Formats: sequence, C-alpha cells, structure tokens
Amino acid sequence: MSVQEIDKENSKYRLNALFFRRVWRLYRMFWLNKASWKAWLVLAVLAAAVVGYTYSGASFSVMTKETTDALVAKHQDEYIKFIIMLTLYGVIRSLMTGVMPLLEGLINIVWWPWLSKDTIAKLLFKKNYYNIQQQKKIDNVDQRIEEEVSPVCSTLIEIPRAFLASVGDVIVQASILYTLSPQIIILVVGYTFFKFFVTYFIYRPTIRQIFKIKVAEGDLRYSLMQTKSNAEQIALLRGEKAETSVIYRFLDRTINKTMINVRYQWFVGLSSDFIELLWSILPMVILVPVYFKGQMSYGQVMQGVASASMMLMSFSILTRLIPQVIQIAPSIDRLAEVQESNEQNNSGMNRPIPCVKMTTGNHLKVTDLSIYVPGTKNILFDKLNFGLPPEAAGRNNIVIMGKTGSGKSSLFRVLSGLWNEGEGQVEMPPQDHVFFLPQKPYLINGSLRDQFCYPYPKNTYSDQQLQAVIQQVKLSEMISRYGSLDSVENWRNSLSLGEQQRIALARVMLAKPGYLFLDEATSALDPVTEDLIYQQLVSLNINIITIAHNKTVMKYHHYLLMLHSRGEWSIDVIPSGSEILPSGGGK
Ligand SMILES: Nc1ncnc2c1ncn2[C@@H]1O[C@H](COP(=O)(O)OP(=O)(O)OP(=O)(O)O)[C@@H](O)[C@H]1O
Repeated sequence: MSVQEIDKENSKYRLNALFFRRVWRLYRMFWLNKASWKAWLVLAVLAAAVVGYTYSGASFSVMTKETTDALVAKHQDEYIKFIIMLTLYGVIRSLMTGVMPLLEGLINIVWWPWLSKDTIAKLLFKKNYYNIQQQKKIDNVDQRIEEEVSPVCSTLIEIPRAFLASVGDVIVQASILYTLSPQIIILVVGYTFFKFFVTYFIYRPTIRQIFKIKVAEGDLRYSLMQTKSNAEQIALLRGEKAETSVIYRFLDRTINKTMINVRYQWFVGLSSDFIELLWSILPMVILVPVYFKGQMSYGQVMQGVASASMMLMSFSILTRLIPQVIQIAPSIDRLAEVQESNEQNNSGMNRPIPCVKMTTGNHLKVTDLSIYVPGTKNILFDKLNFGLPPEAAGRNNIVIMGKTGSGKSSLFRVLSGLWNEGEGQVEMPPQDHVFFLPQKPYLINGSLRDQFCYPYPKNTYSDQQLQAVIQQVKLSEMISRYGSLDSVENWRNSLSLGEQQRIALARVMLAKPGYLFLDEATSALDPVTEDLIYQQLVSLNINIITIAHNKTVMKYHHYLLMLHSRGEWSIDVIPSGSEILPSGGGK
C-alpha cells in the first residue's frame, strides 16, 4: 500500500474501538498462552515493586512532615531519626523506580520473541505470505515484523504498569492531601484533566504522521533491497541513474514525512513546557495563605507541597502515557493488520467469489476450469478439462504450449492452490506427491547441501544419495569447485542459471514425486543436457506436465495442451505418444 492510498484510510489514525480491540488481542494472545509462564513470574515481582513504590511514596510524604516539624521545633534527636527514615524511603522509592523498567525488560525478552515467532509461523502457514503480496493491501510485512514487535511489546508492558503505579500513588497522596487541604486536590485533579485533554489533542495528529513515516521508511528500505538483490542486472543494464532516482524519490518522501513530524514536535514541546510552568507556582498559592492564618504548621506546608508534587508526578506519568500510546498506535495497527490477514487467510475469508473448488485425491483432474487474471474479468481459459490418473504415470505426460501471456504459468498457479479466482473443480494428489519447478529456481541462504535438499531439511538425504543425483544432473564438477556440499556462498549470484536449474531438477530426482510440474524449468540448459535430464525424469516413471516454448521437449510427452487466445484451448495427441487421454477442445 502506498502513502497516497493510506491517506484515504482515516480510521487508521484514531484511538477507536478497533484499536483497543487490537490491543486486547495482543494481550490475550500472549498472556493466556502457556508460553507466558516465565513472564507471569516476573509480573508478580513487578506487582510487588509497584506496591513498594506506592508505599514508599506515602511514607516519604509523612516523613517530610515529621522531619520539617522536628527541624522547626529544634528537636535534634527526632530530626535525625526522621531524616534517616526519610532517606530510607527515598532510596526505596528510587530503587523501585529503577527496578520496574528492568523487570519490564525481562518480560519483553519473553514476549517479543514469542510474538515474532507466532506471527512468522502464521505468515508462512497456508501460503499467507503469498496472498498478502498478491492482495497488495499490506505494505512491507518484513519491516512490520522486524521493527514493530519489540517496541509494541515493551510499551504494552510499560503502559499498564505505569498506569497502576500512578493510580496507586495518586490515591495514597490524595488521601494525605485531603487531611491538609481539600482545595489542593481539586487543583491537582483540575490541572491534570486540563493537561490530559490538551496533551491528547496536541498529540493526536502525530498518529497519522508516524504511520506515514513508517510506510515511507519501509518503501525506502525495499528500494534499497531491490538494488542489493538485483545487483548484476542493474550493473549490466547500467541502471545506476534510474536506481538512484527511484531511491532518492523514496528518500525525499521519507524526509518530507519526517520533517512534518519534527516541526510538529517542536510545537508539542513548547506547549508541554508552558503547561508544566503553570504547576510550579500553584500549590504554594493555595497552602501559604493557610499557613499565614496559623491553621497549618510549616511542616504541613512542606508535606503538602511534597505530596502535591508526587501526586502530580504520578498524574504526569498518566498524561505522558498519551504521547506514548499515540507513538506506538501506528505500530500496533501495522502489526495487527498482519495478524488479521493471517487469521482471515486461515479461516478462508480471503477467498474470492466465485472460486475454484480444490480437493485432494489420488488423481490430477481438472473439470470445467475457468480462470480469470486476479482482480479482473480477463479470462485465461474457459471450461478446461483434462486428467492424469496415477496408474498412467510415465505414459500420459502433457506439454503445455501457447503464446506468451496465454496463461500457462497461471494454470500451474491454480493447480498449486495459489490462485483460485474462477470456477470449476480441481482434484490434486496430496501435496507431498507433487513437485512444481518454476523457470527461475529458488535458492535458500545456506550451504549447497541445503540447496539440494530444499524444501526439506538438510539432513533428509545421505551423502551417497546426494552424490548419485549430483552425477545424474552433471554437477560433480561444480561441487568440487566449491570444495564440499557444506560450502556456503551467495548462490544466487555465483551459480549460472543452468546450474541453478540443475540443482532444482536434482531436488525432483531426490524427492521422486508422483506428479512433476515443470514451468520452463530446463530453459537455460543446452539441448544435450536437457535431453539427458528428461531421460532421467522419464525413467522415474512419474507424471510429467511441462510448460515449454521449445518443441524439442515434445518427444518426452504424449499430449499437447495448447492455450489459445480468449480462453480457447485444445488437447491433441503427440504422434509418438502411446495411450490417448480424453481429448477434445474447449470453447
Ligand atoms: N500476480 C499477477 N497478478 C495479476 N496478473 C498477473 C499476475 N501474474 C500474471 N498475471 C497476468 O496473467 C496473464 C497470464 O500470465 P502467465 O504468467 O500465466 O502467462 P504465461 O502464458 O505463462 O506467459 P509466459 O509464456 O510469458 O511465461 C498475463 O496477462 C499476466 O500479465
């Protein structure tokens, strides 16, 4: 989603019911989960620290009165006793103030890794990462998980703790103040409400500002990553100028959005300083006249000032929560959007209507399948029918051809369950009997062994199994060049496309699936190697469905599925093929 698009979604910039529901869900997910037991233990210690903080605050206030009265009355012994106690309570309160963030940090260390793992696991479940990218509703998921989770967790711990400590403190200090001067309580409460609302209204626009900064930063990071991932193509095309201008555009946008916020923060700081200034004179204005009338000791005046400032300090913590909540609100919303998308995906709510009915059986069977380009009414193929029973393995291979853009890869996307916008039925064999190979192989960060075993863990196959397959795909020389199967490199940059395709084909030979879908997966191989590899694949006695532009691979297939324009298609027997599929044309 671009900055322009999010401008339209005003509900994102409010602390509304949706926002509080999202906060509640974040709490519920973790604190009602078994994994949070360590955090519960630390929370119990934190609760004790909050009680200690409040109790020491109350005692400090009482000792302020006793010390001052002893000083005025020149009772030296009492003064020394009270000043020691005053210091002790002061030390306890400072200790508690220091210990609370430490305990919060400990809870955060348990919470944020849990939340990150939970979000990543759900993102990678049922191909949600793919659906999010397709739907284009959520920008920069990687940034949301990497940057938002830790600050969100730490703020969600700090806010209730600060709230409870402040409310406890306010109640205790208010009851002390009540015995001295009820007016000062009204003053503190009135002042706090005033400060609370002014702060809220001053800070409110920053939710929108921060949200926009985050989107702009994510886009900037993505454009920098593009340069990193496509360094060779950019260098070959001499695309440095174009890249620079794109990166600068995102950088300028980030700077603009940040400057708006910086200017606004200056206004926020000035307003807050002015409000604070008011308080420095108000308690004295109320208490000193009572002292002059002789209705209050000097110690009580000092106690009143101390209690009023502690009470105000606690109230200030409450008002300071507003900017904190506002600062973190965009992060909470951004994280919640990922979680909501995960949940919608898992519950099937994201499915388009009408959609293709997918079932799992032992066949590959396509019945009356009509597919549209996602989000459009452009039909790719209309009422397509074909089938491949497992017992026909090796005897009914299909090659799919058609001009570019006719929907060949889209058919694979539908069969693999990635796309389902359309009508008709698809029966597919169980997932572990099926292997899809795209034209551009995917290489994971890791060793050569990781590449061959992918998508399974690196210890899935023995060295003998790996070596046998490496010989079959003619990669032994490449392995010796890198020393061993455990060498680690940036394989995407250091292997040729042909080598990468052969690694992908080796994965198939290791996995021995019942059904193999090749989307121009041998396009970078020379004809001799391509022939050799097809012979190996055919000898595996599996069902092969190939997308190809190159007619040389036709001899390994028995049927030709041709995709024509405007949804039309036809299936024909390839002369050298053996048995005949239910043939016929569509539309
Ligand atoms: N992710 C996508 N979102 C929207 N439209 C898409 C997407 N991927 C492909 N298309 C569109 O769907 C149509 C069919 O694309 P597809 O990749 O299936 O073509 P193809 O026959 O495999 O082409 P080629 O031979 O060039 O690989 C094209 O018009 C393409 O622009």
